[in-house]
Amino acid sequence: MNILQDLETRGLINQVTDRDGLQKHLAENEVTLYCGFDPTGDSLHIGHLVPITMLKRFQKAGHRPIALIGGGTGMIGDPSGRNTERSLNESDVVKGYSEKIKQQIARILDFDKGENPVVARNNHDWLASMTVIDFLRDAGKHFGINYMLAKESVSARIEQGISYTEFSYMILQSLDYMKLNEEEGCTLQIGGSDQWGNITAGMELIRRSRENENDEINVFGLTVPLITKADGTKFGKTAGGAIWLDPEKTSPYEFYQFWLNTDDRDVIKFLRYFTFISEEEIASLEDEINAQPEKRVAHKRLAEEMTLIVHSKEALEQAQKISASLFSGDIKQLTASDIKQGFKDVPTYKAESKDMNLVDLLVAAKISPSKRQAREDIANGAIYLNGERQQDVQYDLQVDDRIEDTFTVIRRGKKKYFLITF
Ligand SMILES: N[C@@H](Cc1ccc(O)cc1)C(=O)O
Repeated sequence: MNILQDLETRGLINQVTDRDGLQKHLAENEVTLYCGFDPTGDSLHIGHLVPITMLKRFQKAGHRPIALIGGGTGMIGDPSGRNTERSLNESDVVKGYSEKIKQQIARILDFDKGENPVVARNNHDWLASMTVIDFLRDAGKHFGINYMLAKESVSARIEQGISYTEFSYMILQSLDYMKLNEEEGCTLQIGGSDQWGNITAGMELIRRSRENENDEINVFGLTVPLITKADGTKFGKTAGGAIWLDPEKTSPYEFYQFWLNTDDRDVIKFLRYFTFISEEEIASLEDEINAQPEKRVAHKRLAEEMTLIVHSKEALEQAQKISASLFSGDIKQLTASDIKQGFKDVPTYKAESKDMNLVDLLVAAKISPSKRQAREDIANGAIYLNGERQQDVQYDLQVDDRIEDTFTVIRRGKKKYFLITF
């Protein structure tokens, strides 16, 4: 199967320019393609995973991907898909963000490895040194105002307002495509669904600036779909905020749990969108969830693959260990670092002293509503300290001094956890 058919089967193509021409182009050449990522924050999030893994898919099919870090465009701000003007970041901030996101992409794509390696470029290298005279003469002349006004990213903002800065953004992205076309022979740009306007603007610039050449100019654009969820809520957002690729912002355990909790109606679709698992295997996972939905085989496989792609084998093992312990209630094997990850969203109470009476603690930490209820909970065997049931109503706390973090995990009933710190 050729790469475009594979992408179509997976539902990964939103729009493509000259589909048949591109199919032929890909069949006959080792194609250099690129996707740009603007450093608008200190981490990428899971919304960026489809374009990133898309570069990998093309690489696996023998093509040559470029991950472009928008160190220059990140200083300006893409209006695409946004209804308000962005605030500008200082250049050292953008530089710091660029480094971080470059490393995150490198983790997933292994720059410079293998026969047709993924390479990284940074558009700061050519955009920052361009003079305003060159910009207006060489690029600006090819952009009609009507053409620019008709772009969705601009027309959608006419009422709200848009600065000349953001209005000009499409010219910068077009210059990137032209630059990479000239220097690297890049003939395909891919991006999110909101990038169609910028991508086609770049194709237009390449054509116009080479109008006098006799050769046929073959450049293409392709966008991936916006990820939608069956329940209609926004993909990638949870009550706790976005799911980040940075393990300091979203721990591998949280990341793993996010995918594990995928809606049953979305899980097969997400396996196609995000993983490299073959269509045959996905079909058999689909059969398995139809036969034994309670086993959640497909969800587990999705969570596993994604944690491996974005983090590491070690991170996956830790996430699985924490998940299994919290599920069974037996947390004796967990280290301080495991507990930090696994109990981030659990209600936490700072105890006044290290030798509190259990009944007093349950009330103070609002685990039980009253002393009477607390005694009943203990006597009934509903209270577990660090995974062990405690049925003595007279019990005084004994603190677990694992590593430098001191804590006690209290479980009430089957799955309600509380973290006591001192
Ligand atoms: N404009 C893209 C990022 C990008 C930057 C430069 C490019 O040449 C291409 C893409 C975005 O906001 O997602």
